Amino acid sequence: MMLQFFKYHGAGNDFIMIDNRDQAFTPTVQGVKHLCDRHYGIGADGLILLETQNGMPFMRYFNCDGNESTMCGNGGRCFATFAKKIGLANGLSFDFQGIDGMHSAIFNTDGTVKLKMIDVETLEIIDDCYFINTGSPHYVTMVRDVNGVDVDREGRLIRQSVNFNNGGTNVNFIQEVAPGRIKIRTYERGVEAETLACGTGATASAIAYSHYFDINQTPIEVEALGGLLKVYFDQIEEKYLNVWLEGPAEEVFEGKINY
Ligand SMILES: N[C@@H](CCC[C@H](N)C(=O)O)C(=O)O
Repeated sequence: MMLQFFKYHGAGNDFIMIDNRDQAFTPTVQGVKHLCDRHYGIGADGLILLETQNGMPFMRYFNCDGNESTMCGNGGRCFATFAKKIGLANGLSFDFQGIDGMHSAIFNTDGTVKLKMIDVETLEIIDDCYFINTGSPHYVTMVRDVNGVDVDREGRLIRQSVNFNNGGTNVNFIQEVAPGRIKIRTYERGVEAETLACGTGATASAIAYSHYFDINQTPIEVEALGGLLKVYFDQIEEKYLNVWLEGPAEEVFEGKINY
């Protein structure tokens, strides 16, 4: 079968996007892995299907290891941009369902997209590090020199060290570079390597940073290798509500591939 696909990126975190409202595409672990392969396929950190559930647009996310996973923040912003392209969204905003619940996206005039993320009501603190669920599970650790971290090696060690509620975890290394601004590097679960950015990771890291340094003013600016993300929230006691992730979400190319 010839499969029509679109390729997007959100701050360098890249995704294959497929309109699967007709259910013509049946994802398999091997199939998704092949499409995401950077040598034999299209190449991407993950694959996103646009489907319909209870009459609403539904985002299904797969990591490049072929497995279906939890929420992807950068992917969600790209999903909204794609929905606008194919006429499902008006020019201002778009609501859709993800695996973690409803999301709203706002299209900014400069082309960036702001995505509402789930509320964060619990922070798990493990020896000065944080374990936070922002739609996907994230371990966040503060370091003195984020550029000096061997993310693939150290990220994998942390990823494999504890079972993190049976689901495993993504791992983020962050460093404050100015008040309200952090630099981040992320080891992604399901990619099993460092990616250029991770939206749910940036969100978890901004919250961990704000909790650790007792900073209540947002946005927290998050410098990822692939671009700048901004995280907004209201802190009410130990809860983080009205959480938004903002940043670039761009189409790169489209094409057809034999599947
Ligand atoms: N890149 C994503 C996170 C995607 C999911 C992650 N790999 C996982 O399995 O938890 C993002 O932008 O949030």
